[in-house]
Amino acid sequence: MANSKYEYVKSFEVEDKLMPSTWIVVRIDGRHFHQFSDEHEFEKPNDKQALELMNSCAEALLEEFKDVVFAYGVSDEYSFLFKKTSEFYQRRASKIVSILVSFFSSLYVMKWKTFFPLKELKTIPCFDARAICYPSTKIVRDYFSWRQVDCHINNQYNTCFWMLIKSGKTKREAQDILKGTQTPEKNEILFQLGINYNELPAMFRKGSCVFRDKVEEIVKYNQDGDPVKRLRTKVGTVHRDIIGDTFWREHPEILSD
Ligand SMILES: Nc1nc2c(ncn2[C@@H]2O[C@H](COP(=O)(O)OP(=O)(O)OP(=O)(O)O)[C@@H](O)[C@H]2O)c(=O)[nH]1
Ligand SMILES: [Mg+2]
Repeated sequence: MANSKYEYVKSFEVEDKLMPSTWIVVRIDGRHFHQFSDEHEFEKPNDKQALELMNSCAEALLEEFKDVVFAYGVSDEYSFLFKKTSEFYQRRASKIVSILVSFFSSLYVMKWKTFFPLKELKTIPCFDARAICYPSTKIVRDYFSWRQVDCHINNQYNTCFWMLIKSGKTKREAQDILKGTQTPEKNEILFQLGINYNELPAMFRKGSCVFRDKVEEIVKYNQDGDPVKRLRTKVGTVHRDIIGDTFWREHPEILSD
C-alpha cells in the first residue's frame, strides 16, 4: 500500500521488546477481587471452586500457548513462565501481556458456569498484567518461591482470621489477637480451634502449579487382554512445594534452555 501523508503517526509507537535470552514471567492479578469475591459469595478464606476455575483457565492457556512452560497460581493471581528462547510475538511486551490477560479473562467468563452452575456472574471479572524478564534459572526459582511464601503467609493469616470470626470474635478482636504473631503461634491458635494447619487442602496451603507432564495412557488391549500403553504429554495441575530443589529436579524440562 502506498504511504499516505498520515503514515508518520506510526513513528510515535515505541519499541517494547523484552530482553532476549531471558525468562519472561507474565503475572496477572484479579482487579478488585476483594469486592468480586464478596459479590459472588466466595467461601472464606478459600473458595475451592473459584481456585479450580483459575486453574482450569491456566491449563487452557498452556494448551493454547506452547511457549508457556509453567504457571503458578494463588488467590486471584497467576504467573506464566515463557521459555527462555521464546520468540512469541517477537517478544513485544504489550502484545504478550495483552494477549495473555485477555485470553485468561475470556476463559474465566466462559468457564464460570462449569464451576458455579448455580451462581450468576454478576459483575465483570477483570485482570491486570505485567511482564518481567529474569536472567537466570536461580532468579526464576526465587520468583516462584517468593509467590509460594506469600501464599503460605496469607493463607495462614486468613485461615486464623476467619476461624476466629467463626468462633465468635469480632474482626477487630481477631486482628488484635493475630497482631505480631509468628508461624508457630498461628499454628497454636488454629490447633486451639481444632484445626491442624497441615491437614488443610494442599491447594490452599501451597497454591497450584500447571505444566506439561508425561502421562501413561492405555491405547488398546492386545490379544492376551494386556494393556498397550504409551506416554503422552498432558497439561495438568499439582499442589506441591516449589521452594527447594525437589520439584525442579523432578521436572528438569521446565527450566531447560
Ligand atoms: N473469599 C475469598 N476471597 C478470595 C479468594 N481468593 C481471592 N480472594 C479475594 O481476592 C483478594 C485478592 O487480593 P488483592 O489482589 O490484593 O486484592 P484486590 O481486591 O483484587 O485488589 P487489586 O488487585 O489491587 O485490584 C483477597 O484479598 C480476597 O479478598 C477466595 O478463595 N475466597
Ligand atoms: Mg487482585
